[in-house]
Amino acid sequence: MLDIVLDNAGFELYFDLCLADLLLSAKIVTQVRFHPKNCPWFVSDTNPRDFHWMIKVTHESTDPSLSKIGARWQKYVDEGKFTVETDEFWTLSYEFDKMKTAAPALYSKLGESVLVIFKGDLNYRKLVADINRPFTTPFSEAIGSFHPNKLVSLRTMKCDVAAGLQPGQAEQCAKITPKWLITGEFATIQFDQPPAS
Ligand SMILES: O=P(O)(O)OC[C@@]1(O)O[C@H](CO)[C@@H](O)[C@@H]1O
Repeated sequence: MLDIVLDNAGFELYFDLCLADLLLSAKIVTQVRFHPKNCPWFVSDTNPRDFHWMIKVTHESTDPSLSKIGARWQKYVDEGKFTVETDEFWTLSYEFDKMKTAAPALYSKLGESVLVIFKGDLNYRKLVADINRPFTTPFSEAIGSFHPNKLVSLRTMKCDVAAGLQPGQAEQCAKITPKWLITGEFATIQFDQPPAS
């Protein structure tokens, strides 16, 4: 099982489904559990209705290739290979460091899979608690005590927090464009695993 904590609906969600499809088809995972939000937190967030709508319109597309993909995704839903679960925690005002106490069932659930993928800038901000630390703060330190499982954050930089950069990287980016933190021209892929006990 793989967990994907979703960000935006629309085109981004389409590619999240493509990624999940690829990992299932390549037999890297046998099930993907998607975590949309109960309601849009920042306007464009995926909610369960968007998820099912995306599969439906892809399936009903007049383009035969798209329709074939949509049919496969619907089959994955019917077979329980794609599942959707919501939790009110995702739209509460907590950073993820608080999940262990505020939503213990969700925290343990995220520990059941092989990996948790966190999509997007908003999830990144909740991972690092929106605190403006030095950009070279290790990612594993910035996420505090939030270590439910191996996790990966995929983020296009849209706000002025960052962690886990190499010394000099921020300065290098600033030379390219002074607003490097917020323009979305830069992106990070960051990994963490729970400390060995
Ligand atoms: O790719 P986008 O949609 O521009 O930004 C991604 C996102 O997570 O970042 C913002 C929070 O910083 C949210 O508005 C948005 O959903």
